[in-house]
Amino acid sequence: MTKIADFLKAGCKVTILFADLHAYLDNMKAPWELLEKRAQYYQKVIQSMLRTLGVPLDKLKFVKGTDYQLSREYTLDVYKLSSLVTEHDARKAGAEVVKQASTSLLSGLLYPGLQALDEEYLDVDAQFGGVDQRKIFVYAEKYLPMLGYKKRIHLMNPMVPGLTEAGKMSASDEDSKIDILDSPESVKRKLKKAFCEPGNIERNGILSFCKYVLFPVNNELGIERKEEYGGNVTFKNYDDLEKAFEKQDVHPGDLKLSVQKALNKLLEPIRKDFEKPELKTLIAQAYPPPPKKGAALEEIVPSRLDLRVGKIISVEKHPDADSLFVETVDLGEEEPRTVVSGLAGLYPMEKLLDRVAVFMCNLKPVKMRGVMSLAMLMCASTPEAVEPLEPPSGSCPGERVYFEGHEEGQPDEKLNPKKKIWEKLQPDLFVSNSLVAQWQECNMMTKLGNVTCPTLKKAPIK
Ligand SMILES: N[C@@H](Cc1ccc(O)cc1)C(=O)O
Repeated sequence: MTKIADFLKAGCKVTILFADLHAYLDNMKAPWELLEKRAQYYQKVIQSMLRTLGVPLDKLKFVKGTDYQLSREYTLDVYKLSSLVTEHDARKAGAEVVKQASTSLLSGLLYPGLQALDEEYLDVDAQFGGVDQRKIFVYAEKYLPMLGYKKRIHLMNPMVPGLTEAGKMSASDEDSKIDILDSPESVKRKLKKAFCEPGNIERNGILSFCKYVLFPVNNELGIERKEEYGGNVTFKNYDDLEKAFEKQDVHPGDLKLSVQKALNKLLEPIRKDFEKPELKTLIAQAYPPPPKKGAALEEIVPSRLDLRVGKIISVEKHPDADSLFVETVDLGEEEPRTVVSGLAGLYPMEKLLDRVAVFMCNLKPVKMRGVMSLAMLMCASTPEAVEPLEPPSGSCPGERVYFEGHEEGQPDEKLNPKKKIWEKLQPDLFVSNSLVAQWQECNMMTKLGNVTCPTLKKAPIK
């Protein structure tokens, strides 16, 4: 914000983009329904911050990505770009910005291209962002000219480290950052807890905050010290403060206290603005409390299981256990997974090879006699016999397996072993009289039809 204030002070026209479509493309970080309210919220916060900094707002405008990114022209340019850019380049460009999972989503690969096109469609001369954006900026400079558009100037701000020892600010770690609307008490508490070792100027979120915010805004920072430690001082620039901190002339406790005071003073007028009833309503709408999320998480529904079709591409005997097989299973992922099953002596090894079966993929990996098992082969079993469940014919590795009537929910990333989700669901899993696998009489299925078991009617599934 202080840099944007500089631009406005210098007479630049500034456009702030609420990149709502991007927020969604980046692993659906923000739900669609809330994006509109969040954009409104941020607009109010930004205006309030800039007013606090005393800059003129007449050259400032706000635009939402989806206001123009869904137009015919823009869409066509996205397709044009996608026929110029390789997957490799797109992945590299987004590496620092877009969440990259082992199997990346197409949305994340589109992301940098859309950011490049924004420069053209917002009709700007320059784009400003954190240094984490640099690879996307380089990408934009390379590809916009290929579409016949001019390349833009890129301006970058350093990243301010977070307040915790981990170093990064993270939306999910409250203590890693101070929210613009945090109460004075919360500011105090977070600063008190913040990582700030005597004499250590590395990874020090508080010092960085002085450097990039407090000095640019106030041009000085006063520190209160007891007489015995040298008494009160006022630093006129950041470098002097840093040196004094490094020499331990300024102690973390004293630094924290003065930053707390300066910061709370800066935030006070913004907090005041947000006492207005209409802004309070806006906050409630943009950030609804999440109790439902917790409740939904605890719900024992079979959609929490990550069941998938897998193809067994190799089977061998476990080197150290007579009752175990070690399988390699293609689950439609980049790499096959190793799966250990207790089927030796119960089911012939040859019949497993090349077989398509159902695997549970989100149990905590377990080491079985020294071999890590990364999924579980789903079988029907009676005291006399065991049979792997059979997906409909024509099923391919990776295909989702779900229960009828429960197709909506998302599986947990990893089932928390302490919550015993699988243990609670398992007693309701049986093979029906018509040999269909079921949970509480809901059929287990894929898009091609029911998952079945060859012969074991009424057998439990595990
Ligand atoms: N990539 C930016 C967001 C952004 C999206 C689209 C743009 O055109 C510009 C910026 C970020 O990480 O926050």
